Amino acid sequence: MENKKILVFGSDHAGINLKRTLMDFFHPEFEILDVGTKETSSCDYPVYARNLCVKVLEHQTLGILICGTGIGMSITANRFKGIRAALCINEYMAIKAREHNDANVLCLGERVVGVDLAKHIASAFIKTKFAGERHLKRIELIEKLI
Ligand SMILES: O=C(CO)[C@H](O)[C@H](O)[C@H](O)COP(=O)(O)O
Repeated sequence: MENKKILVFGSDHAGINLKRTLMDFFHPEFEILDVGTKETSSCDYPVYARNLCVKVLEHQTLGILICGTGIGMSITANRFKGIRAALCINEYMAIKAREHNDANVLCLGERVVGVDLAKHIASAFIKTKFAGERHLKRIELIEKLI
């Protein structure tokens, strides 16, 4: 039997509804790993950004982080060596985040994008491959900074 690709999801309270919708959308095509939060009560996004980054690095896979704007999640996730988190508000950004930046974490804002748009952004992010070539050297330069 073919192993399914793991997709890691994390959110705070402000992103939990969109996270649940996207997890349902991508299941059962992918194996879904939810690092929390699992409750709608107010919580702190850095905790879940950290949990997700650990899992993305461990499984060498892609992750999706959702908070109200996606900003707090992206600021936090980009503190982790090996994580390239991209806050995207349209499909074009998601495609370029993968092709040019080899982003491994997509950040979304539940209070910013609607459900249909979020599905399109996440799908584009997941299916697009890193283009390599001239972009590889630029990724290596980023990695030397931290
Ligand atoms: O970090 C953020 C803002 O850039 C996230 O959107 C958080 O989800 C947001 O700050 C949470 O706000 P709340 O008023 O505590 O619900």
